[in-house]
Amino acid sequence: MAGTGVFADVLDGEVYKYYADGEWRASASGKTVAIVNPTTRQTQYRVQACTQEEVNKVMDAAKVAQKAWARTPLWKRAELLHKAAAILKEHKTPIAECLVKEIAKPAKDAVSEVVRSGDLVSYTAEEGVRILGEGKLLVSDSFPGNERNKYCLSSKVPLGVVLAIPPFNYPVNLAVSKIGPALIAGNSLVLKPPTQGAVAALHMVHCFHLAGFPKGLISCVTGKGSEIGDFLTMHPGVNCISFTGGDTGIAISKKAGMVPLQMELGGKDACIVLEDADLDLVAANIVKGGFSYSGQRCTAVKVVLIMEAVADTVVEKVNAKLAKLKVGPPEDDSDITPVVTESSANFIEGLVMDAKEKGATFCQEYRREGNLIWPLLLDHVRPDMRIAWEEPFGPVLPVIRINSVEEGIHHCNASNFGLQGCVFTRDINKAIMISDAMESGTVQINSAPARGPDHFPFQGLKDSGIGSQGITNSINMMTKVKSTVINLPSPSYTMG
Ligand SMILES: NC(=O)C1=CN([C@@H]2O[C@H](COP(=O)(O)OP(=O)(O)OC[C@H]3O[C@@H](n4cnc5c(N)ncnc54)[C@H](OP(=O)(O)O)[C@@H]3O)[C@@H](O)[C@H]2O)C=CC1
Ligand SMILES: O=C(O)[C@H](O)COP(=O)(O)O
Repeated sequence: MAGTGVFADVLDGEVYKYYADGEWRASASGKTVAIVNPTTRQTQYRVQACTQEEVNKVMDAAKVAQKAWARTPLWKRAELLHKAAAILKEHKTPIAECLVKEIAKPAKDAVSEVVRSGDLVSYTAEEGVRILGEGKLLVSDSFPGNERNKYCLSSKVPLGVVLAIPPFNYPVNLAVSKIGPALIAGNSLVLKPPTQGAVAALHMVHCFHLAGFPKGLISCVTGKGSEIGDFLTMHPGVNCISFTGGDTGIAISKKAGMVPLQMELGGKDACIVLEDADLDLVAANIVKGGFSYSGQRCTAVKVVLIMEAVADTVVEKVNAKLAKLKVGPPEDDSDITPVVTESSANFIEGLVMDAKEKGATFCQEYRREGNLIWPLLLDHVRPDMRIAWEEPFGPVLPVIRINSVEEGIHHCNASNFGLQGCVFTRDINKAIMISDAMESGTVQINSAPARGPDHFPFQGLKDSGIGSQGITNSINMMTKVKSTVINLPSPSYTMG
């Protein structure tokens, strides 16, 4: 159970502590932040509202710990990460319980998130050993005007203190996707978890604590992003920011200092369906892609652009599948569960009402109880409707009928987002050409968008992000190249 057994140290009465200098602590602020259960809409947990002074101390400790960690052999760093991964997987049940209560993640998916996170950490340890163990040797005579009298040795060195800010929808997995790469590369790590999801994240951090990482190397400060976010992201002690979330990331990019940024932001992932597609496959992927975790995935299918000739058939198949989805609480492992907050539900409802006023066809009756919104397919959506462009982050999916592939590509590329997209066709040549034409970080052929497997590159264009994630890319991003040049008194050539 959450907050008990090995996790008892994390809890202080009814409030979860924050983690600094290798210890669980109560904030001197005396203030707490409530985490509201999306299903019951009652306060489920409370976390500390950390002060600026506490953030300063965490940054100081992170700086000191990083210096020693950077000198810790790579294999030892990897060993500790493997240990943390095993502990995380061992304690998947209480951590998953937090995900169910804090973010209404369906019970089975909550367990999968924790297991996937353990696997991600282990893979990161292995990948780090491989890629950080290699450097480059350059010789000078490849550049005009030079003889071979300079040898340049370059390798990757850590950046320093990495600030990690994940979103509510994967508070564990999108935290470790930043923590793992930062640590294996020799950085220290300060985590600011999302408020909804903070308790799951604190439990995950405790698994790193139990693994025996040095004091101060990992810290976790809690509090509302709107209150301590700016102080953290603009803190002079931060050497790199890895953020996943919404438009907040755009604001952070404008305020942050001269530090490397990794930003994974929103998306409006388009699903383009051609006449020759396998329509059963299309319907299955629209339902899985658009409605799993109630559409609260940045990689969810967020607009279907379908050729008119096959639209009726696909809409009918999708509706038949939607009718079978289980709607209800996450504890029952329902397919559709309450969305994360009331304001999120209100926002989704606003998009639905706008589409209604402008004449979209409702394939199901719109139904909402509290934060629970029943799955809804909106057909005959037109570009003048907000839902054609905005990301609902909920179980509501617009269908736009198109008469040419170009029309679909045009709609996709007119979006300010460019995270992922997908195309369904049996013609691989057409699929490749459409993929090349779509302005998005990844295009899936004959499957719904997805970030995983976690070692694949994952990136967004335009307002969807800066840089690229995925295990290898994140390790590289959290390092910089350091060169040492050996200057010989006279040119030297091998073999004669
Ligand atoms: N591309 C991707 O990989 C993903 C993108 N997303 C996008 O994220 C959005 C939904 O996630 P959500 O969590 O609501 O996103 P938000 O941008 O609201 O929050 C993300 C994180 O930022 C924190 N935060 C809030 N304000 C600040 C601030 N001023 N400075 C620093 N940090 C701050 C939040 O903390 P707090 O909770 O305390 O406010 C949270 O930890 C959607 O737009 C979705 O598309 C989501 C997942 C993945
Ligand atoms: O946060 C998100 O929504 C993701 O990064 C998507 O991950 P997924 O494709 O594995 O669900």
